[in-house]
Amino acid sequence: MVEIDPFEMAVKQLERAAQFMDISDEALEWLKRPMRIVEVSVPVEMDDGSVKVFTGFRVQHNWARGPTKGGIRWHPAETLSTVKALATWMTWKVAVVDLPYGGGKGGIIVDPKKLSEREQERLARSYIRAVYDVIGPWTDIPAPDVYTNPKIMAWMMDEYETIMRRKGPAFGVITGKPPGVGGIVARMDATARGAAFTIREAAKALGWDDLKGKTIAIQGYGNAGYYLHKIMSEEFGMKVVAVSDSKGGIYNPDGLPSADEVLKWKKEHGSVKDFPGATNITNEELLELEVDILAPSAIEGVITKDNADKVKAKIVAEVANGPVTPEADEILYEKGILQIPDFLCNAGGVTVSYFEWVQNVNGFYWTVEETRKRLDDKMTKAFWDVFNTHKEKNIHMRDAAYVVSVQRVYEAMKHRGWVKK
Ligand SMILES: NC(=O)C1=CN([C@@H]2O[C@H](COP(=O)(O)OP(=O)(O)OC[C@H]3O[C@@H](n4cnc5c(N)ncnc54)[C@H](OP(=O)(O)O)[C@@H]3O)[C@@H](O)[C@H]2O)C=CC1
Ligand SMILES: O=C(O)CCC(=O)C(=O)O
Repeated sequence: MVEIDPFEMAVKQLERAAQFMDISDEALEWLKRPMRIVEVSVPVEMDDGSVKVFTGFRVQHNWARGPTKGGIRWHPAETLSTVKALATWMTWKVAVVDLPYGGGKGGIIVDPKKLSEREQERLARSYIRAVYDVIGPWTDIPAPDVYTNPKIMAWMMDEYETIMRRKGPAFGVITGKPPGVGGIVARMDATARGAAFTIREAAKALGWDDLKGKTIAIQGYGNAGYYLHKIMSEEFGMKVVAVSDSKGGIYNPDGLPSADEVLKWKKEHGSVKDFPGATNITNEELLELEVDILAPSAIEGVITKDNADKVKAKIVAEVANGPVTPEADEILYEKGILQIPDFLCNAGGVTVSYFEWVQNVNGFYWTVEETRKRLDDKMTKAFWDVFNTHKEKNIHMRDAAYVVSVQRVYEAMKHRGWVKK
């Protein structure tokens, strides 16, 4: 678990990174606050005829570089602070990969597992009726996030089109849609693929010849973790020795079988645990394995001051948002471990979302191969922008990522005349 309030942590990270760059106090003060915070009531007629009112948020942190962009989370423990922090982090994420966007995030306090599919559809449509006038293809472009998915994005896009009495071009109001209604196939594995490209570049930075036969442990077996297993083993020849989910993990020092076999087992048995030919391990043990690369790809706050010293990997690829606490950052840095910070490592998802939006607003669609090549170009450049800054300034990779991103946003604010110095 994160040790401090998420938005407080986002502000602290920014203040820390500001020491390493030339930024005015007035710009810094501005960047510490979201530019727009919207809180709405989201009424839903339940299947039994009663009406329940949920609380929804949409936060737009900064739009100096373009329309804001970021997912919509449906979570029972959602808070405004979390949405504000995630919107802020989105500003840095889209800037590090140099997308023409600002950062946004949305959320509804709800446990979607307790809603029927019809109630979920009414919730999605009601949320859009509440926020339609602050979103739009050139204003703020949501996407899926925790507990939302392409089906929900399609309902939201449809509701927006209906309200705006527009067709076609309104595809660009939301990304992560199913293929056939403006979505693109390459979004499914985009986060893992983007992370894979940064891992490949990090290996080069350490002077490794390639990734063949190198070992990796992956925490989390959802969208990010499963596809990371698949891509690293099938396309990069890595030995995936451990994976886990919320119930625990599995380990085989000779390498696990294919991602599809492990996924099949998980679907049939509810967890990766007890996979034949592997040893069961805990999530804590997975983080401490003797591996070349560790990829926390599940939840935040798993590497803390209590276990950072036990991490043996040479590269920590932060596929999840916020898996390493600030105190653990210091420890890993002192141990000489190369961290690929979260908003760089997992930026592949929003990058392919951007490609989806570009295709939607132009009405011209690319092949999967073209999309992946463009993703590779974006992620590779972003990695070296950050790595070179880390080397030149002799600072932590996270601070370097902040320097690259914040500088870009600051420049845009100056060009617009929003700040005078
Ligand atoms: N998907 C994307 O495009 C993006 C994802 N991210 C980040 O990546 C991370 C994972 O996202 P995603 O894969 O989409 O999420 P999913 O919901 O698809 O999967 C999450 C996985 O994490 C596991 N998990 C949950 N709690 C724990 C725990 N306490 N210990 C170990 N594993 C746990 C879940 O286990 P179980 O299967 O048992 O439920 C599941 O396998 C998140 O931090 C997310 O914010 C960031 C950018 C984009
Ligand atoms: O795909 C998107 O636009 C949003 C992704 C997102 O919310 C994230 O990267 O955290």
